[in-house]
Amino acid sequence: MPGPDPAVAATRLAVREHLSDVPEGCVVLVACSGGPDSVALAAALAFEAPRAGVRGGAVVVDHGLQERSAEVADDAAALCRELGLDPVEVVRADVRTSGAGLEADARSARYVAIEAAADRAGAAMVLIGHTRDDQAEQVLLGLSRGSGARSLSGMPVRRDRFVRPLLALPRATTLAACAAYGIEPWSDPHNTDDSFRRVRARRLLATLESDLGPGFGAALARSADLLREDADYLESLAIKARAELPTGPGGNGVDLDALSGLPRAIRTRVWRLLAAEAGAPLADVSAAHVESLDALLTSWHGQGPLHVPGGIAVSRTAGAIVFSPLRESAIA
Ligand SMILES: Nc1ncnc2c1ncn2[C@@H]1O[C@H](COP(=O)(O)OP(=O)(O)OP(=O)(O)O)[C@@H](O)[C@H]1O
Repeated sequence: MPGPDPAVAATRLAVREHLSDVPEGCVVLVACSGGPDSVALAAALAFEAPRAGVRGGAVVVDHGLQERSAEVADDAAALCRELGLDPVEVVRADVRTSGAGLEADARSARYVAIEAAADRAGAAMVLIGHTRDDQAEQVLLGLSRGSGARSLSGMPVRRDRFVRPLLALPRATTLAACAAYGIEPWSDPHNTDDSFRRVRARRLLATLESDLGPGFGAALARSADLLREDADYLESLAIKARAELPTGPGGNGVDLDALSGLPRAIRTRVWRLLAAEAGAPLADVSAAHVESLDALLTSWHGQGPLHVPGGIAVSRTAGAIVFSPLRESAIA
């Protein structure tokens, strides 16, 4: 008997490798949009879950942003059930405008909805369908913003219970797997909407691949892996440096000279650690915030106190850098 189609086999192997980490009898969900990547992933999970002794289910998010979104979500859920996944839940995301852009707002709402569904199902793991092409696009977008190693390292294979088994596979593999199953996945109209930066990055990547060679996307994804190792190591050094920073004169804040003496690659990370300790939500502390904090050391001209997200003021005093709640410093 011939084995499965090579693309199907590749997606199944990718899922199998992660299911071996899941205790028997636990639930593993796939986050399925109905698009080719997550459909190929759903089919692979449906095949592998019983073999690994786990229960494969799905969660489909209806963002409510397109006219037919409820229908698209129901179709994706029906497909997941046909594949044999159980439980399958459709959840409505609560997309709130934050000023970060529609794509980012939809993503945040999606992850909140998926987390809640995963809690309800008692899921040990949630599979996400990002591929190597998504990773390459992410790196390209990071380059367009002038990002550092952490952002250029793209998406990790695993964070908490979220896992991206297809991250090393090209999108061509998921498309081929869907074709081999005889499934016609949903084609998101947003994926051809040029007003989204990601869509333009995807098109640019195709041009770069044709001009510089078909390995260009894979090379970007490889750079992301290398940069992640570097960023992880620098972060571990920054944690150590923070722990060793003495307090400023009179026990206030952190010692100015010790902080100034750190290499910049460590110092920028220490600034983020200090902001987090003071209660700033790290996701909201931008590179621009870190730059202006660092200027308290590198181009001091009496500026401040500076404000960082979370209602925190940062001041340079004689010999120290002090983080304090905004109201207190406004009174002071
Ligand atoms: N509406 C949704 N419901 C559930 N999961 C989703 C949804 N949208 C995206 N995801 C998850 O996030 C991953 C990446 O999202 P992205 O928007 O890049 O995918 P897509 O183009 O909509 O579809 P796909 O990645 O499935 O081809 C998806 O593979 C899927 O795992």
